[in-house]
Amino acid sequence: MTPQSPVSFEAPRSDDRALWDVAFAVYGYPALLIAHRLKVFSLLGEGARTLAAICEALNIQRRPAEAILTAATALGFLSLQDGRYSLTARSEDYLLEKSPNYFGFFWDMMIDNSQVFSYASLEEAVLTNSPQAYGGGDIYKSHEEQAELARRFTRGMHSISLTLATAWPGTLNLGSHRMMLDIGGGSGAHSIGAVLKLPDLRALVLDLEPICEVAQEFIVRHDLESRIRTHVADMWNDPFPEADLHFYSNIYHDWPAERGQFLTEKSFKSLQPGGRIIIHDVLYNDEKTGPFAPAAYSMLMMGWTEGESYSGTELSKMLQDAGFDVIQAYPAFGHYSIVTGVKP
Ligand SMILES: C[S@@+](CC[C@H](N)C(=O)[O-])C[C@H]1O[C@@H](n2cnc3c(N)ncnc32)[C@H](O)[C@@H]1O
Repeated sequence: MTPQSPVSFEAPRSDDRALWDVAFAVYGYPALLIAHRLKVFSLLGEGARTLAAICEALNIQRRPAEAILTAATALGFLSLQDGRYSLTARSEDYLLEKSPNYFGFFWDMMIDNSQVFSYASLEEAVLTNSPQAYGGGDIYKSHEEQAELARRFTRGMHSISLTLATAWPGTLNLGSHRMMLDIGGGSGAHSIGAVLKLPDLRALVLDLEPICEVAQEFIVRHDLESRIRTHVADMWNDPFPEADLHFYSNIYHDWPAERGQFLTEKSFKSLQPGGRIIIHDVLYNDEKTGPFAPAAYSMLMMGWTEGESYSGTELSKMLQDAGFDVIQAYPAFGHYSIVTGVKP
């Protein structure tokens, strides 16, 4: 027998929590989606409950109930005091359907399409560089053909966008603008937020036909028919109607950079001097070292579209190359920012 050199056995330079956290995220976050689907939050919206009362109401046993309730508590969505679980301010604001900031329709969209975030599907998307949602291809073509899919998607987007629209209209002085073109405007959530903040502004939600039908319902629900209209059009092929403020939310990250450049140039040509463009998105930092949210958004887009997250510098360069001036970036709500420029 030849003598073997001893196996080196040294402590690593950091502990292994970050490795565990990757695995734990796969389990921890679905606990919240399951709690949402089991209607834990609406149950606790009626009042604090003990574990036993929650088990009885949901018809599940102690072990699974405690696992999802503890995950929700650890992540700040529930609190536990004197043996009773109750909602935190965060879950009251975002997880009760009656709240204007209700996030639940977006979570529903994730759950209804949960195969898109399965390991197998994401691996396929990475290896083939092609989206997997709805069986592959352009999700927006599927929405044009299937009104119910369009409705669910648009409701999901509305669920996140109405809250976002409380912030960006106040980040810079937009008081001189009169007509906002909300390109790929979806439910019209951003138009609703903008006209409510800016009394002299009107808005036009430009989107595909089934989406405009849904947007119209939201506009009526907010009693804003006199200030917001819908405009059925294909943003790639149809001309843009007249406006002095072009707004794109969650659009650039849906597409490859050259499509973003195309839209930027199309806006530049369509706007008059003094006209403004605003791009509202989740942005990488300039070094593209993070933050985690836009990196995760790129993975989300891997499953759904041909797009990816961009940095403020990349979007600013698109604006600059198209001819825009006074280019600035501002933080907006939560993970979101805006990049804006003016046509000289
Ligand atoms: C991710 S959603 C963003 C919706 C909205 N801007 C928001 O932030 O809530 C993308 C939107 O782009 C629209 N869209 C996709 N392709 C389009 C096209 N060719 N012409 C017009 N709108 C389009 C979709 O229908 C959808 O409403």
